Amino acid sequence: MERLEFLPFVEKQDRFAAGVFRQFLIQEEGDMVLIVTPTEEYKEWVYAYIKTRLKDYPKKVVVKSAQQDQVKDNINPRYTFENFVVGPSNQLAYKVCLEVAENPGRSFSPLFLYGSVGLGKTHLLHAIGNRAKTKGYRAMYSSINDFSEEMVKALKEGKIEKFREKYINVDILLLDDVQFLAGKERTQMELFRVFEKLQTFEKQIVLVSDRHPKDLKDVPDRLVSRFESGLLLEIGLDDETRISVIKKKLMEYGFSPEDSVVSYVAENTGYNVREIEGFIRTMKILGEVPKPVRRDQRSIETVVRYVAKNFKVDPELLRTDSKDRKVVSARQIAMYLCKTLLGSSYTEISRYFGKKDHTSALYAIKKVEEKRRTDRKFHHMLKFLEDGLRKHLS
Ligand SMILES: Nc1ncnc2c1ncn2[C@@H]1O[C@H](COP(=O)(O)OP(=O)(O)OP(=O)(O)O)[C@@H](O)[C@H]1O
Repeated sequence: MERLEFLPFVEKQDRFAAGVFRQFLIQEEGDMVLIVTPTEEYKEWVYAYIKTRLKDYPKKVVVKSAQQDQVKDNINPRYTFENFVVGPSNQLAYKVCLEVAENPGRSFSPLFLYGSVGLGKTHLLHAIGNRAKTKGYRAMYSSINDFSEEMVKALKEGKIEKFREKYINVDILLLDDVQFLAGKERTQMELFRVFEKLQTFEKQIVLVSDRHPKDLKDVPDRLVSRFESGLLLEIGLDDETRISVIKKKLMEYGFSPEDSVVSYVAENTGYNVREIEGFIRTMKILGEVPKPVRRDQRSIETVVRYVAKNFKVDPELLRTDSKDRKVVSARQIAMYLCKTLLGSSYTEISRYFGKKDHTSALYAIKKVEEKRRTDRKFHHMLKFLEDGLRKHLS
């Protein structure tokens, strides 16, 4: 009804113009009219028209173009629920993500997914976004590093309000790599704000991290407790799912998933889908089944002996529970190099070093990865060991 107030006014003086205005979304509230045009060009035209021909109109007219309002949602159409392989270790996460995409903000907000590298966490985030968009929800994906960079830029340009608005103006916020919040105080503050707003409006938040919220470093308790306030789910990769993933990826790359090829890939890769994909891609590029990576007991021993020698510790100590600082460092680095140079699986590495399950190797390798990212001296030391070891292993 209200819409007619503006249009009849235009109609009275210019029927042609009224016909054009009818194509736009017109909202009247109190003494204000909002007109949303499909393009910037139309917006310019409306502005000019109002200035020249509607000077006498008694209400304030605000004109926006839908183009101007369009924000990049960063959702990758490649990652969907349809092409996600489901098995015992990820089916709960899969089901919950599907529910969240269909009914955001209802049952599981915030949803916090965590798990090791390359297990499909990012894939599920995008899948939520893609599905939610088909249902008409506004979803947005961002990694913490991008969120942080964008915030710094907005602060510099005096556009922080616009930045906040963008992240609050969604039905589903999908945030990746939450572990990178460590020590970023301003980013933590802004995220806290966004978080509180979205929670107040009962919007959906999905967070992904390589570790449990309690294991996040340098993140204040008030954020950690928010992260823990909804549903926490760990995502893994069990043997059965891993084999299904290998079969699916082989088919995607045009290989037939024969048992011999599947076990060839299984033997030469670890529990990381990105690594599995990389291995199959290499097979495709080479046009043949490549030579297995040398990863027998002997090569693990070579790595251990080499690292122990450099640290001037007895190699046997690396396979014990010794808590000596030097031994612990050498052990963690040897585990890391078994992973990166030999491609050994976490289970294999843990087993060799006499640990109960794969999480010991996982934890050690994560620690080295993190230190390598932040400590240049440490990075150079690893590089030196890698170069030396490559010669020994070839
Ligand atoms: N269950 C799965 N089914 C199909 N593809 C998968 C599955 N899990 C992972 N992938 C694929 O493996 C690759 C790595 O997955 P993704 O980036 O989602 O891992 P991640 O858990 O987010 O790891 P990171 O912490 O390193 O970012 C992607 O190409 C993804 O599509």
